[in-house]
Amino acid sequence: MAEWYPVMLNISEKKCLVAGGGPVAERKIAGLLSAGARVIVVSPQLTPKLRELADNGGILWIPREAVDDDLEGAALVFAATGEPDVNRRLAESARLLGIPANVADNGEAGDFMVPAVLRRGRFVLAAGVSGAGPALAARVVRELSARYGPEYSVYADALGHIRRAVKEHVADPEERRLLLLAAVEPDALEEWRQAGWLKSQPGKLLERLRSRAEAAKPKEENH
Ligand SMILES: C[C@@]1(CC(=O)O)c2cc3[nH]c(cc4nc(cc5[nH]c(cc(n2)[C@H]1CCC(=O)O)[C@@](C)(CC(=O)O)[C@@H]5CCC(=O)O)C(CC(=O)O)=C4CCC(=O)O)c(CCC(=O)O)c3CC(=O)O
Ligand SMILES: NC(=O)C1=CN([C@@H]2O[C@H](COP(=O)(O)OP(=O)(O)OC[C@H]3O[C@@H](n4cnc5c(N)ncnc54)[C@H](O)[C@@H]3O)[C@@H](O)[C@H]2O)C=CC1
Repeated sequence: MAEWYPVMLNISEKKCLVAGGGPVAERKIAGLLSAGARVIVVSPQLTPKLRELADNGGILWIPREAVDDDLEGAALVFAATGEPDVNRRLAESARLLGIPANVADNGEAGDFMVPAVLRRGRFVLAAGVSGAGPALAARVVRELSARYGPEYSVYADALGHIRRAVKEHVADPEERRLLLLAAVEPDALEEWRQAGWLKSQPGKLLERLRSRAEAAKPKEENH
């Protein structure tokens, strides 16, 4: 059995082809749109929500059955029709073209599986069970959504800024590492969230980080 390798893909503005327009395609498309993909759906029918998206120009709908030519120029393919044979054929054709394909009715037959996802801006949590039972991944992510709330989006933005400042002002990689480890402690993240001075005072920021890194150092043992 395959072991699956997790990655975060940049699909912004890239063409993603979805074959099928049912509830499963609808869920995959929601994730694709969150990541800024250009979604093309080929399907004789659409769910009402997908129909609305097509009417608003959020996705491009080609109202017919999927054919191999639809694959041209796609970065990713989602074979999510209700017809297993069609899904398999599309995935095989995609493989010949070097395009990674997801097979909705038979995950193992595809090149990638879609995990359950919690998105908080730049902070993204994904859980997968390699096809063993996606309900488990969905449940775990539901639980984590209470633990990692919308504040994590703010934390991630602040950390991005802090990391740029540290890279700019601290030459030693080991010191950079210690400062950035100290920067992600829960109370530190809360400090950055409330620090109106964060972007305007790099000197103060480095001072606070050094003091936090110092406090985090393991105490010398007494013999
Ligand atoms: C292999 C995979 C291929 C792929 O799509 O990438 C696949 C395949 C199949 N799913 C099926 C069923 C269900 N899928 C869900 C839900 C999700 N399924 C997702 C991913 C994946 N599903 C990939 C594996 C990922 C992994 O294992 O980690 C999630 C995580 C992501 C997403 O789809 O966006 C999303 C949760 C989103 C969320 O809520 O957070 C539920 C729960 C529900 O409906 O409430 C059920 C009913 C319960 C059950 O059956 O377990 C069936 C059987 C259909 C049948 O009965 O015939 C197949 C086909 C088969 O297994 O053969
Ligand atoms: N991966 C997952 O998370 C899950 C996968 N599934 C499987 O995914 C598949 C799709 O599920 P649903 O959306 O619920 O099915 P559905 O039957 O509601 O929708 C199928 C869609 O495919 C379209 N379609 C049919 N033949 C087509 C063709 N030749 N070309 C293009 N489009 C075509 C239909 O018009 C319809 O829009 C099923 O095979 C199901 O077993 C089901 C549940 C979860």
